[in-house]
Amino acid sequence: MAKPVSIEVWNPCGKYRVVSTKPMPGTRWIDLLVQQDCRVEICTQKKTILSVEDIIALIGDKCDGVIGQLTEDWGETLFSALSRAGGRAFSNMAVGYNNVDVNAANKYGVAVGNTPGVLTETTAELAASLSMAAARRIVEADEFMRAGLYDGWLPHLFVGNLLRGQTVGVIGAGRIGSAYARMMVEGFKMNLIYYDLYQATRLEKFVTAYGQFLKASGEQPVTWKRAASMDEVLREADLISLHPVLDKTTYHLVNKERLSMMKKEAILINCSRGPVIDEVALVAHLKENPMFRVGLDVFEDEPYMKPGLAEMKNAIVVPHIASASKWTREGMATLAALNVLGKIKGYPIWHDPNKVEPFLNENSLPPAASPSIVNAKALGLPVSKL
Ligand SMILES: NC(=O)c1ccc[n+]([C@@H]2O[C@H](COP(=O)([O-])OP(=O)(O)OC[C@H]3O[C@@H](n4cnc5c(N)ncnc54)[C@H](O)[C@@H]3O)[C@@H](O)[C@H]2O)c1
Ligand SMILES: O=C(O)[C@H](O)CO
Repeated sequence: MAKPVSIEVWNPCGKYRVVSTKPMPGTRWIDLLVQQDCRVEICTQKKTILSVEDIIALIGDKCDGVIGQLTEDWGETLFSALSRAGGRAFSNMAVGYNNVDVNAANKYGVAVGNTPGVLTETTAELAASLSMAAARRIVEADEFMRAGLYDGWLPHLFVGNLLRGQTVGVIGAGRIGSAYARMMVEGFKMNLIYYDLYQATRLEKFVTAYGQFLKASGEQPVTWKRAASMDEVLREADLISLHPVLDKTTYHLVNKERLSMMKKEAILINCSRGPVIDEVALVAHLKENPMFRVGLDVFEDEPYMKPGLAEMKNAIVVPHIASASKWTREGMATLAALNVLGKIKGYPIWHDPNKVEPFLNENSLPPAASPSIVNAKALGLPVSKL
């Protein structure tokens, strides 16, 4: 039997009951729900990851929609509980939804929302930060200073990698992968090689135009290549960043064999999902190749690290903070709330989840639509003509 969970209530007399499994940044998301006659209940339990039982207790007997988190296991049990409580709307406060069993949601007629776009640049900036920190060994050097070990400039002290003119490899050149690629190409004049199931036409056009601009300015132009296989990227790139979705095709995409294809002094960045890398194989590879470096925002058994990773000087590890800028997190909360609200109110689905700016403008009312529902087609939900 689950213990009762502590909650904070807004607009107790609201007609629709919307539950958020966590307090979320900002207040706009609460205001928007309250203005549309929602009673908002926010779980304030001091427990980072809620169990399925905790969430069932939160859903209770009557619940119109839930805003949940990527740490929660949204499968058959939760969707049937939500459906029994009359709910037809759920949104992750995240763009990734590998924690959600969409087939189970379909079975119970529950719309599943996510939060694309608002976190693209913020996440790409963290990947770029990890790239630079790994290339120039910033964390190791910081620890060295704080330990009082610095006793004067030395020619060999913390020598790292120059990025300019090197090749950046991107696996998964969707929204975030493309934004990251642009940052590295434009900021460091790196050449690009990418692998994706689809052609990244806009990215290719950008690199071509930037290359022409550099050439016209008398500088070495940058180049791009769409690789026929992921292995080609791993062999050729000096810096590789992973940005695919996590699904059956990307689980352990980077394994022992693929790590061995990479250059000995390559840098590997992961801001996608932990299981995209076989972390045990990675620890072994880091041990055998001290000049190989990684920057990780995500981990295979989050929140835990595989044994040995924390001791590796050639690994930079941060706690899943890639989307953690104030504007982005407030925007994610807004999109998640509007996904749920839209379904409750019977609004259509926004026509383009890559263009969610109208929902984020604090000076105007958001469109009467759900910004991004991933199973809209499966549920036959109408699309906005706006
Ligand atoms: N660390 C974080 O805090 C953080 C923040 C945001 C997103 N993410 C993760 O990043 C992922 C990508 O987000 P996005 O908005 O760029 O999504 P997106 O859908 O725009 O991009 C994902 C890309 O991966 C490609 N892809 C799918 N399977 C592939 C495969 N087998 N090989 C190569 N490419 C493949 C897709 O074609 C697509 O272009 C999310 O699903 C999420 O898991 C993590
Ligand atoms: O998928 C996501 O959105 C992230 O992991 C958290 O921002």
